[in-house]
Amino acid sequence: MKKLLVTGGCGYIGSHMVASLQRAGHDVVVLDDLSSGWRESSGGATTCIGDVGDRALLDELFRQHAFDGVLHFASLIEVGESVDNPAIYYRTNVAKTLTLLEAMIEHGVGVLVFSSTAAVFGEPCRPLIDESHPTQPLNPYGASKLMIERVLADFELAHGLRSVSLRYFNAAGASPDGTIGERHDPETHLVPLALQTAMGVRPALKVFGRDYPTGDGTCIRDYVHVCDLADAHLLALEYLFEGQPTARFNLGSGSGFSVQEVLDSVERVTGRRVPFTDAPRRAGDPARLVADAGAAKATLGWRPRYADLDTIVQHAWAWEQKRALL
Ligand SMILES: NC(=O)c1ccc[n+]([C@@H]2O[C@H](COP(=O)([O-])OP(=O)(O)OC[C@H]3O[C@@H](n4cnc5c(N)ncnc54)[C@H](O)[C@@H]3O)[C@@H](O)[C@H]2O)c1
Ligand SMILES: O=c1ccn([C@@H]2O[C@H](COP(=O)(O)OP(=O)(O)O[C@H]3O[C@H](CO)[C@H](O)[C@H](O)[C@H]3O)[C@@H](O)[C@H]2O)c(=O)[nH]1
Repeated sequence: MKKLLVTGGCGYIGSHMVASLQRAGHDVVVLDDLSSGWRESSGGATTCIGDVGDRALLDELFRQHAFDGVLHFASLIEVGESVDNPAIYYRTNVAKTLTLLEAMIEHGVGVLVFSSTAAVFGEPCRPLIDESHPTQPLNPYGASKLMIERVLADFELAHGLRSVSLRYFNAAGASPDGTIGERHDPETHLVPLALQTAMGVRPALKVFGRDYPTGDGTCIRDYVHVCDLADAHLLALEYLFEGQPTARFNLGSGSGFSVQEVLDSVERVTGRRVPFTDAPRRAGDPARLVADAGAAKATLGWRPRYADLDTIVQHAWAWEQKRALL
């Protein structure tokens, strides 16, 4: 059993992580400023409401709790917003993360799992993206995550802080028991938007671009179940607690689905139509992003449990129906 700090534990992926860590018997403390999270999402975990860039608060937390490690999810996450307002992305995702890392060093906490993203790669130059793929982010969001990956390599050399950066592709789905799920406001992600459109909460889904060089002309993404992401974090912690060195892993199912295929899946699962309109391309969207997660499988022993798209959509649908009643 380890004592772990989870920043952003009231958010979408962080809340699934908290549940998963608790099921595995770990002692979890959450730090979240509720800028996009929900207090109730961290379940029964001790939850401190505050900013991950608040050094005095971090010092107090690290003095109160003898943490064995940190899982750092707290971040701004919208690509489009990062293009319009880069400063807040570099401040929150880079400067505040540096504050957290300095506090970890100061208080002798030497293990970190960091939420990185497929957006570090930019425009892909081959069909499947493995860890050796060039990193040329197209937007400040991806750049901010790549900067921290670099900082983490430097911190291992300078301070012995060991970390695993996990580059998630498109997180989707919800806890199979329907208790937690995706709850962004505003929502920008395809799966919840399509489900809310099927429900009639939204009039029509905008399909951003039908002129991509893909089979049906819509963008292809790799949707990875949020609980499979949580599993990968548990394995990354084991890896680090075994004393292994800093590493980066791509996390995706390895299968690409087009926007149209996601809409078809939503119609199959819900039994309802998803009205849509064709809209222009969204700035910064590569045509196709699909992971080669071979390294996470070989090194961490990661085995995604919910790789099937309809299963991911089913779990998200159960959550959306519950959420509508909240
Ligand atoms: N959702 C995806 O598809 C996806 C893909 C790749 C990477 N990621 C990364 O995964 C992580 C979690 O993403 P998510 O979808 O769960 O986002 P989210 O917005 O649901 O969760 C982020 C959480 O961090 C908190 N937070 C933000 N700034 C904070 C601050 N300064 N101090 C304390 N708490 C703060 C928010 O209140 C929220 O609860 C992020 O780092 C994101 O970049 C997400
Ligand atoms: O209303 C919508 C919303 C999305 N899309 C399309 O659906 C696909 C998926 O879009 P999402 O917004 O759901 O996800 P992104 O691929 O843009 O981004 C996600 O994955 C990225 C990594 O690839 C980043 O990490 C980012 O934080 C995370 O949200 C894209 O082709 C997008 O153009 C639509 O057509 N209509």
